[in-house]
Amino acid sequence: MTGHQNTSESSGEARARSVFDPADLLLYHVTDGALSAPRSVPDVVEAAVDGGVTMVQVRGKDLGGAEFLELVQAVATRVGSRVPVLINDRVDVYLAARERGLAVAGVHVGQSDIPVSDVRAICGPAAIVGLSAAQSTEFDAVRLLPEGTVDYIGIGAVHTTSTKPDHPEPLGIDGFRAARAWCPVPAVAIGGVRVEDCPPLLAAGADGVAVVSGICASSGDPRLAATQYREALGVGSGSASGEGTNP
Ligand SMILES: Cc1ncc(COP(=O)(O)OP(=O)(O)O)c(N)n1
Ligand SMILES: Cc1nc(C(=O)O)sc1CCOP(=O)(O)O
Ligand SMILES: [Mg+2]
Repeated sequence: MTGHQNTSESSGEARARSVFDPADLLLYHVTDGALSAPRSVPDVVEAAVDGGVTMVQVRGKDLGGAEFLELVQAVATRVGSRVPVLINDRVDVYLAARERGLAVAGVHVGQSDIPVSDVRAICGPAAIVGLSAAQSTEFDAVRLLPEGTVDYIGIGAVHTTSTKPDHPEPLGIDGFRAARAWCPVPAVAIGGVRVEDCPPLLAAGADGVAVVSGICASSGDPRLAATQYREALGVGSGSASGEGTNP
């Protein structure tokens, strides 16, 4: 990873503001336990990072807090400082992980989760905070927040996807372009994003793509899948060096 900085190891101490690097959004893997089976999520994540994934979000909608924290610990331990590891929805799990000294970088929330201003207040200035949005009114709401509240936005769904049955109305590439044009912060495209979507999404202004099934689906090889996405994103093969500053 290239940009996240943090001067403190304990959640109770003052921290420097994260220098969030939008380049970390380029190939963002969001985990899914069911789709990864029979492999474990940490195994899939490790292979995906080896293949060049630049950011990871641990998402476990069906897990209780204790189980989710254990999963976060397993993933964060495997990833180390190579790329930022974010937590889906659960600010409490982020805080618990930080208290355990784990290298977790932030939280991603949606429109019906804990409000993003509260997430920023709870997690502090060093955390990476992501928000889902697709409507102009949602982007306008971000504009009204203090600068630095939201580091990036996940804009979706690009295409319909069975990974998230309750996803918003698909935008298509043209809809993504229009949303991106109105979005005031860096943005990643999510929802049914396949390898062939990467060039048009970059041309439409995406800072990167967020991918679940395209990387972890059991029929494929997560490392190979990541390299194929990278090639389509114009960066070729390569993975994080292990010398990152996360977090
Ligand atoms: C990068 C990214 N973008 C969007 C989402 C969706 O978040 P949300 O709308 O809160 O839905 P759930 O993922 O919580 O079901 C995301 N997770 N990541
Ligand atoms: C987690 C998530 N959020 C979405 C949104 O539109 O906000 S779509 C989605 C799932 C994306 O999975 P896949 O890459 O397998 O299509
Ligand atoms: Mg959510």
